[in-house]
Amino acid sequence: MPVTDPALESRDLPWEELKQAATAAMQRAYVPYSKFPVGAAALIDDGRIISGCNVENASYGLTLCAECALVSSLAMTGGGRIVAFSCVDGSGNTLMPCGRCRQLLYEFRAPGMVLQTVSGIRTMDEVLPDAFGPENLS
Ligand SMILES: O=c1ccn([C@H]2C[C@H](O)[C@@H](CO)O2)c(=O)[nH]1
Ligand SMILES: [Zn+2]
Repeated sequence: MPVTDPALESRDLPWEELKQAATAAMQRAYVPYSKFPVGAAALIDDGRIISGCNVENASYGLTLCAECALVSSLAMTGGGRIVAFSCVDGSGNTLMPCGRCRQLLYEFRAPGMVLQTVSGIRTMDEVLPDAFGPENLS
């Protein structure tokens, strides 16, 4: 049973704008090997929207997910915390970030961060329960 609070669905977040930003990023994807473009977009706690696309490599395992580009861009543009996140594939379908990317996003979460997923809006804690984080290093 989903543990998401239904109130999350009605939170005033710019999901359509995020999807548009993710779609624009997806169109920049470099995916000659998988031919599976991905675009990711995040609302930052200062109101900006940051995005990223996946970038593959002839050494397949070196592929950078769209979320890698997104968090890199976040750091490069002054940092901040992610309030809401959305990710799309080449068909415009909402995509679940892979496990590694959930960890990448967790590092930069704002309190109460939410993600658009195939099964609705979920909190970071729902998609990565009992996460390892910076606090575990102390
Ligand atoms: O969360 C994810 C999952 C996959 N991909 C990319 C990596 C690869 O280029 C393609 C197929 O796995 O999708 C992402 O960008 N983000
Ligand atoms: Zn990933």
